[in-house]
Amino acid sequence: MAELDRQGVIQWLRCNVSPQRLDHILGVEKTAVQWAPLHGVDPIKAGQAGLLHDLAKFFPPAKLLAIAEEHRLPLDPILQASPHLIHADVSAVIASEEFGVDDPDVLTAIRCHTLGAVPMDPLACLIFVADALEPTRGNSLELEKLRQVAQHNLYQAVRLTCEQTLTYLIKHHKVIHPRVILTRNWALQMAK
Ligand SMILES: Nc1ncnc2c1ncn2[C@@H]1O[C@H](COP(=O)(O)OP(=O)(O)O)[C@@H](O)[C@H]1O
Repeated sequence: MAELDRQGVIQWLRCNVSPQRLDHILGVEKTAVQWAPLHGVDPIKAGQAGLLHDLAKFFPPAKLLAIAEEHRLPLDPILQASPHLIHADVSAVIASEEFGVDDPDVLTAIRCHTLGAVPMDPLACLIFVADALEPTRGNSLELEKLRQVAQHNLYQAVRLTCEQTLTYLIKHHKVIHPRVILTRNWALQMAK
């Protein structure tokens, strides 16, 4: 696994995301590194995936679609209508092209952090969950419950994260990309 220029990534992020988003990203990185040993995950890979997961978060829709087309990323009608949902896939492209990341596990974890996937390895599960519960997300009862669960059952934490996303999307009358439902059903089975 190639060494990552962490300070170079942070400099790049300062120019490409808001200060609040950078705090979130550093929170995901820190949480992922801290919790990796609890789940048998390599902390170096966890830290890299955490730091790189939102590289394309602030890219405008046209840029996201252009990069997706250039790299033949799989698009469907929901992703085409909501290009923001492909920021995860595009972040993996930037991680590879801009920062030379070639570890397939790290790139997969970055790709899966918004919608999940079936299946996901423990590294991808950890980043999916850390994105939802890192410290800047707050201290709601729901999040505290998720934090407790995530320390001993990563699959149950993935299920809860998917369910929280689904609840939010339904409450706000938003379109649901079905991959999060497939991820939720998979995590439900795995948590048994
Ligand atoms: N399955 C889904 N279908 C539609 N929208 C989704 C789905 N999952 C997440 N989203 C929305 O996509 C946006 C980005 O999600 P995410 O990457 O988790 O971002 P953030 O870090 O800002 O919470 C959020 O507004 C979220 O509500």
